[in-house]
Amino acid sequence: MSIADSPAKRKLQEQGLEHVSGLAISETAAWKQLHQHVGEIKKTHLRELMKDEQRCQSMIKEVDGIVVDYSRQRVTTGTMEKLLSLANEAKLSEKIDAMWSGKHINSTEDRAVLHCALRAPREAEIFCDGKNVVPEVWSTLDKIKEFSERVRSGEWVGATGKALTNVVAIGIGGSFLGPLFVHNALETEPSAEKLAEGRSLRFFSNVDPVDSGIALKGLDPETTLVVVVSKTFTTAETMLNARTCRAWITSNLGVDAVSKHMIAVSTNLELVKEFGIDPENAFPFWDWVGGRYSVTSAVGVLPLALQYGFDKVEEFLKGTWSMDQHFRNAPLESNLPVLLGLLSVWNVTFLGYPARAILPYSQALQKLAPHIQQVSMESNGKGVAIDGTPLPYEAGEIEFGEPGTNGQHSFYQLIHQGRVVPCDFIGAVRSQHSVFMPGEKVSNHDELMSNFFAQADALADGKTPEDLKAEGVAAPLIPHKVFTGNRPSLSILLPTLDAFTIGQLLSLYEHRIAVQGFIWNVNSFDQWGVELGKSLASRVRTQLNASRTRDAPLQGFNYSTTYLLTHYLKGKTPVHD
Ligand SMILES: O=P(O)(O)OC[C@H]1O[C@H](O)[C@H](O)[C@@H](O)[C@@H]1O
Repeated sequence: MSIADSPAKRKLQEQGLEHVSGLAISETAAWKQLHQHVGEIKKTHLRELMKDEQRCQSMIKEVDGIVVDYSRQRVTTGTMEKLLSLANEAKLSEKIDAMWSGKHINSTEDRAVLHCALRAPREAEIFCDGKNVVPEVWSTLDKIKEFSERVRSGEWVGATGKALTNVVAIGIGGSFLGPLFVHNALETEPSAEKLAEGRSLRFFSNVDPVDSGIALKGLDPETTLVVVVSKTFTTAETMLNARTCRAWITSNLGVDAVSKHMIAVSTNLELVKEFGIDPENAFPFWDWVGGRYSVTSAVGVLPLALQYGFDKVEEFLKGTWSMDQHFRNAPLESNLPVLLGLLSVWNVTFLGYPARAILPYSQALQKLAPHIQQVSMESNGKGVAIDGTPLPYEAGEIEFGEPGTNGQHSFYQLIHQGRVVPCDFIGAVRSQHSVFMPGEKVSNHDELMSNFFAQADALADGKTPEDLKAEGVAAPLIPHKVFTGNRPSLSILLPTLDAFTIGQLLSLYEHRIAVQGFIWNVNSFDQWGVELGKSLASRVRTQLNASRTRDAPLQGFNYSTTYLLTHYLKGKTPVHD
């Protein structure tokens, strides 16, 4: 079949979205100019670029209290102009409009991409297939508010009449990482901490039996509410974990206890019912919400509202919406997600830096990197354009990270003297917890932030052999102590870390990643790459069952897998192990 006839392309044409398919972005003048421009940039050093104060001033933006400084990127004002021309050639504004207007831009799944509607105020109107979806969003939010208040007040009790103070949220991937990130970030925020007093929220994601041990350790089923979170309600790991928890509840409290102790979040309410969860206690979301973009749906809102109360979670939603509005309305040249997305494309595709380190100088943001890792790598880790043609350039970014200062004592060596890894430094002006001890030079937060400021300059400026010589460093050691510098980074400074700013930060990253995908011309909203492993695991599962129960010989595997499976099967006693 020719590309022109492909079903994905036809879907795009039906939607009036021809411009997102088949656009040979790498053939455009803007793309070629950027390639040529790489040579000019290679002649510059950040040490010099940072001396140009006008340049730096033009690269520091403040939006709604958040300061973003991209002056330490390997760009000139000319580079930024060229990147904005690329955005125009890629029809970025039209693609953003298409997303907001509910067009089925996820063409391979024939779905709209409307996670922004999840945080829209009640009176907003956002349409999908001719219907305003905001009322149904709010009907679920109202249901969550009412339910979470009943649980938190002790009006809703478990099967033995005890209040449910512990919540275990079962889910994996998008049904886990976002809620975990937000929970971690709120856990130490003083007002949220107070609201969560006497309550606990745990996550149970991995199908590893060790994780069930950790998730349920020390919990009393009489006071525990289990939330099964799964968009599809078919994910093998989640469903086995849900059955494990159901068995834990029924063996302790009887079969009837399930309706009091298990609730669900899903787009598949039929399967929720089949599982035995009362449909009254199921909280819907919709196929226009991608899993990794679902933290602002019931996926995140329900467990977080149980822990912190709905009003606190609403502040988080308002934060996301405020950045959504900026993304929707600000001109491209001052639009933070757009600028950051373009800079990532510049780093990955033009400068050839495939990775990005996410380095929050905030322990509360310890799960930001794992969450963004999924949002980014599942969204943009693609090998073909949206119309199915192979990409003639590298797309997608390898994301990793740890909170500073811990990362400094771990992998920063490579970042300073080994490979070039563009870094996102994230810090807050005010800490969630201030500690200042008399006699110390600075507060503990100032100590932390001294590193936030210093690291960016160390990467940009480096240290020359001349500097070292002047310091009297012995000649043989000089090459080992040189820092080449010229390593790009980005500084994001939040006013503080609370529910609202956590929302802003999340939305900033979500849209930045979408912008990257729009420029690279990939479908950032499907994830076919996770399917093959799943189906092969299912073959292995069938084989393991047959071998253990009927001693069936291994069949249909290559030499290596047969060897490994034989070794595995020999190593333990049948079935129950
Ligand atoms: O929410 P679920 O349907 O259980 O899906 C959980 C996860 O599974 C898949 O493997 C996808 O790659 C993820 O995007 C998704 O979030």
